[in-house]
Amino acid sequence: MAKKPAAKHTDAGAPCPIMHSCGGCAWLGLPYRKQLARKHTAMRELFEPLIAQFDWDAQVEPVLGMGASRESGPVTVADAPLASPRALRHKAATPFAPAADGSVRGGFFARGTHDIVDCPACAVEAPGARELLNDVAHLATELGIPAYDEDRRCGQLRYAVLRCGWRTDESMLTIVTRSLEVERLDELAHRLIESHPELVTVAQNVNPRVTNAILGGQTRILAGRERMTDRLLDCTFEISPVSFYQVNPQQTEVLYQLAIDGMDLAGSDAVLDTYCGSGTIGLAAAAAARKQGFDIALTGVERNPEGVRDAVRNAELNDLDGTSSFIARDATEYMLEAARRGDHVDVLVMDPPRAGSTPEFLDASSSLAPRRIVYISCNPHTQVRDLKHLGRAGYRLERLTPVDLFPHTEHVETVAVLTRP
Ligand SMILES: C[S@@+](CC[C@H](N)C(=O)[O-])C[C@H]1O[C@@H](n2cnc3c(N)ncnc32)[C@H](O)[C@@H]1O
Repeated sequence: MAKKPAAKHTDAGAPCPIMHSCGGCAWLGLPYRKQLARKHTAMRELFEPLIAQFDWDAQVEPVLGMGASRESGPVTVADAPLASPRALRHKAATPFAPAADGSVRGGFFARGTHDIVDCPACAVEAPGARELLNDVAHLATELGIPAYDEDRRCGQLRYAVLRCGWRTDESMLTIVTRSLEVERLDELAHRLIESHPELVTVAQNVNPRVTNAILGGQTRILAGRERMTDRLLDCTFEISPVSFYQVNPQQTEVLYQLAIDGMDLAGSDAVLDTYCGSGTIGLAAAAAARKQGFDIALTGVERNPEGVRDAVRNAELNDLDGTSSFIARDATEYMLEAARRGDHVDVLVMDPPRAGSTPEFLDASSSLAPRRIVYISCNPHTQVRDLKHLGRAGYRLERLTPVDLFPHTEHVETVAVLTRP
């Protein structure tokens, strides 16, 4: 497939010079209040027929948007600031491609294509993130490390993914290459750490497949530590290069606090945190319970073994290892076994990927009969489908709160709290 010439136009007058060519922030030109109102309408249209079908008392609450500053809490449409949120994405990524002169180009894929649009700076990413990613391209060019050529399937550098701490100044870079052995890659990693002291980890991930997925299956540390550290809701979390960690940490605290409130925990509750990533939601809940003077018994289930290793480490870091355990397992398989064993679960937390959960998981959940189910979702369409399943099993929706984790896009995160009658 021949490559089209790279998009060159700038968007004069738009709030970002590459807004239309990049397409990452399609709503950037829309005042923030209007964004929140539009999301609320979309969520009402989606959830209200379900609420009516089961005659639930719940309402679709206003979308919790980003405050004007980090320290001001979430806002709803009535009090949304006029200034639209910036510097909110703490995960930034760039694809690489070879330029005509052999140098390495980075930036964004133009909307709907694999053409690279240059990006000198990005206002929605954490300060300095884009500059660092651009530096990877410059240094790779200087060291003669070739970018991956999608058409010819040769070259090495495919992507770089940067994660920046929110309550720490640490950041972690993962460089994705086509193969494991890449000449001068170690030198690139060490040079980056020297020139960017905030970088505590530079990792290599190897993705030899012809695919749109960024990450492959093999990861190793090139320079620095195994994990970076961040803090959320007074907990310390260590995150390794390929574990899941939410991209907008300011709103993650809002999201997690809603989830914790929805759990309505009591002493010695058995809490099962499924699709738990690095254990962040369950551990934040366990820490909140301890602050109130009691412990919960936490079990976390996650498919990614790196995530589970992080979760075990995070339990130790927060002095919660005595009351928690984490299992590397497919969530549905785990739930089916738990239902066969007749495990006791008071509160079930589920935070599946965009595809949502499975009918088998949901059937097993209702046979475990937790008092409460807190369902966090980044895809309300699959959440509606799954809530219908739980509604047929007799669960009632108590609260449905959308949270704006992704300003300037149509995406919404939602927290649903269900109770057993
Ligand atoms: C949306 S993330 C949530 C992670 C975590 N709750 C958090 O807030 O950071 C979904 C997680 O589910 C995991 N996952 C995806 N499919 C899974 C499955 N079938 N079984 C268990 N975990 C799965 C992913 O690896 C990812 O860590």
